[in-house]
Amino acid sequence: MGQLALQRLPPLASVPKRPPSLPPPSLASPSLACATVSRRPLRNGLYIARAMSSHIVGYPRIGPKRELKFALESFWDGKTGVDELQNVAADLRKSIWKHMADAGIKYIPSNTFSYYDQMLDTTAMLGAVPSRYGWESGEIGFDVYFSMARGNASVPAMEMTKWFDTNYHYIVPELGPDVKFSYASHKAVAEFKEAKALGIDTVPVLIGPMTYLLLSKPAKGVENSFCLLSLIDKILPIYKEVLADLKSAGARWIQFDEPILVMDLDTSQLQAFSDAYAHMESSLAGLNVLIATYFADVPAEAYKTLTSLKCVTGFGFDLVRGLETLELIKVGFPRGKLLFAGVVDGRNIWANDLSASLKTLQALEDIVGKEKVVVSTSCSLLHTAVDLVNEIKLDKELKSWLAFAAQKVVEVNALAKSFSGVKDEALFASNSMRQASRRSSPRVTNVSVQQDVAAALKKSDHRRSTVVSVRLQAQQKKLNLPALPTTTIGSFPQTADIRRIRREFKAKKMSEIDYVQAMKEEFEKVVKLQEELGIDVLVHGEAERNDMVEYFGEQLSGFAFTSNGWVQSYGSRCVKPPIIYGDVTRPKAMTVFWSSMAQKMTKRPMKGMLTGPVTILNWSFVRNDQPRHETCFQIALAIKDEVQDLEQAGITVIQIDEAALREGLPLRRSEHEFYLDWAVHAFRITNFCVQDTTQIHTHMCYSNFNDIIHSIINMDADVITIENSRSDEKLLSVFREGVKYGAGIGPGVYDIHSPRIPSAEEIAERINKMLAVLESKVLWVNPDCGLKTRKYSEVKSALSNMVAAAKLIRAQLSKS
Ligand SMILES: Nc1nc2c(c(=O)[nH]1)N[C@@H](CNc1ccc(C(=O)N[C@@H](CCC(=O)N[C@@H](CCC(=O)N[C@@H](CCC(=O)O)C(=O)O)C(=O)O)C(=O)O)cc1)CN2
Ligand code: MET
Ligand SMILES: [Zn+2]
Repeated sequence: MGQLALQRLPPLASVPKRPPSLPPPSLASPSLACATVSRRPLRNGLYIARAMSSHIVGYPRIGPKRELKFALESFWDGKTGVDELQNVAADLRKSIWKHMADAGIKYIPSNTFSYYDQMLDTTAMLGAVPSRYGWESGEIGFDVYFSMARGNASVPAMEMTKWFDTNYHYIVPELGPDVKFSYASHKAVAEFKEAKALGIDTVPVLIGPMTYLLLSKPAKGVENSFCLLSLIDKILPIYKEVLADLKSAGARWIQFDEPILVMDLDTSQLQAFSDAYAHMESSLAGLNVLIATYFADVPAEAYKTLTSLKCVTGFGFDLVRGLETLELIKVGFPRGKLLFAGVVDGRNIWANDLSASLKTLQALEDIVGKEKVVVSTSCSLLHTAVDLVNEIKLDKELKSWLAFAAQKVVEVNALAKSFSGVKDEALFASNSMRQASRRSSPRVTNVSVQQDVAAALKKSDHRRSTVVSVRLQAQQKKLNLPALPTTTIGSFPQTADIRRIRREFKAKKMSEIDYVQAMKEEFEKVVKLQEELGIDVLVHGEAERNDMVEYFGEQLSGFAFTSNGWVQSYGSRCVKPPIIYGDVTRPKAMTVFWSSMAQKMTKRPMKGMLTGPVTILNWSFVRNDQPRHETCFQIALAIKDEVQDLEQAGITVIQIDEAALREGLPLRRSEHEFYLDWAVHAFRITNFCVQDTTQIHTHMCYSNFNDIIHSIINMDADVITIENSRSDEKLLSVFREGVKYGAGIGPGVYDIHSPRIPSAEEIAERINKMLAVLESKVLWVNPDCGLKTRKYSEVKSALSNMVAAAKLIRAQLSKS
């Protein structure tokens, strides 16, 4: 990684010298043709604001063709300098702002751009840099910023975790009593000024102080004794400085994102929320204040607290996922305040049902008053794909059902326009025609699939007939593994060469024979490496897969996939979620050919590698015309057929990844049980039918399991490998508290998200910590997650140290 001469780099917030040049995203979409949007000419270099109420919570920053990803990676590799990176970033910001201004959006956000993550930006703004990164004062620069995000040669990265129930990851702030806060990144005001210089008046967006603190973790040493909210008095003065700065730069609005309000906050947390905003009141004077919530319903108590705030001008709600909030609004909304109504779905790619939204908006207008409703997105558009216009290969009919971020901006505006009495009848007519075509399409509904699911579900709750302890014995007889067996999670480095081969084959520039041969050679390399390293249960390395979800989506019917529908997952890493539009079937076996090929290369067990139904569901864009669990059961039955085919082909260890099971947990506690019930059931459907001697593994890469450990036990897998190392072994605490786990378990022994190579001693120490709470006979040794994002040089050293550590502890065990 680029630990180049970083000291001389400019601060994050500095603006590049060169005028940006990227063209704005296209306003054209099949559902909202260009003709409906007049591009407003510049007058004296300024855009003319239209008197209509429309707002966007936030916008994707990765770029329509992942421009930011490539600029970042090239910078990290030391191939390009900071100017190039900043120029790409400024180009993106400009094109986004212009797009929104051109579309007619009234409240355009700024400071929603980020070089890595918006929580990390807030950490930088507050100067809350953990001391190990060696920063003391002054404006935070790229060196410190990227060290916190990615680690550097001597210091590991900060923890990264899921942002609410999305596939986006944020960098977790580490806060303790000793943190000295200071205003150390002026990015928010710099972006505001940058937009202003382009003639665009924006709403600067900050993560609110309560969401920031409640998503932080106590620093090392004070884990169990520190109340994060006790820091509120220390961070508010910094927020006040930022507000003063923004005001003097001419800001008229401020948006605080407080999605934490959708969680189940207790009375004291809600009180702290009121106090915090009351405390900022004097600094907020002269500004219009929007508090945006999103991702779920705001619970009744929180709604009361929020809407009682005096210093707030408007409240934002997710009205796609928050149907109960809609009811709360109907019962009471503070007089004279603005309601930012999030009716356009920021989490999905379906075109908005404009007439339905209009009805909602009209009902809201009757409650809160004319001109008090602002049409908005349900959350930031960060979680949807960027621009449909780049999907030239997508089937025309299907495309007509979709809207990505660029098109959603236009939808918001179209709704606002008709809401103000200027309804574009032609647009609404064509929208409802497309909604109808989707509803009645034979591609969406497959009666026989629906019947199969109904019949399969009637029979049982799909449990294996033997208990896990008996199964493990039968498996050990067959597999004959050493104590603390070593394995990896599945993928090996996705080299440029592998990507090129896949790309050429996809583009029909390479024959199938050559492709299979190239893959075979790749598998052989990976198998040989694992044998040399002394790993016990092997993997084929997943070279044939672009992504663990997309790959299956491409082979199942009822799924469509895009060319450029990228969504940021963390930092520069993106995913291209498949689109589930119809009932799901498996036309033919998906992995048997490759897994059998790989198994033939070795005498050691080769894991068959599948993605589980819950993960496929949670990492796809899901149809919104039937409940999620119904779609999930359809996928489960397809994966079950695959498991049976693998078993038939002689594969004795099958891993079914459920990486996203935890992240799909609903944000509100009241909904947990129902979700866990069907999610765990769907997993069991995939493998209840295998023989005792077939070992079922599952993998999860989210360490916060303590609250769902019983559901994990209920999945009844033979072995589970779990991410563990980047979160200070939080996972182990559940076993410390006495939960019995009888199946095999491999808490990750090192972090694969960072290029840093762990030493054998360090890994051995981790294994010893595990042995303090888990019996040696159930313990497996493996990394946190797949290795696809790493380089071979890193993987070889890290795995070699991992095997050495396992051997060391085995020797220790055999002596005792
Ligand atoms: N869906 C999903 N979610 C997940 C994970 C995951 O693995 N999958 N892992 C966790 C962490 N998140 C991650 C997300 C992405 C990546 C990752 O490595 N993504 C790759 C892209 C993966 C991909 O699909 N790549 C395509 C490449 C497509 C492409 O752009 N190819 C060419 C350009 C295309 C062309 O020339 O035609 C290029 O790379 O330049 C492929 O390998 O086939 C990246 O951003 O770099 C890793 C972890 C949590 N969530
Ligand atoms: C995000 S979980 C990854 C699991 C997958 N088998 C891999 O190793 O890449
Ligand atoms: Zn994982």
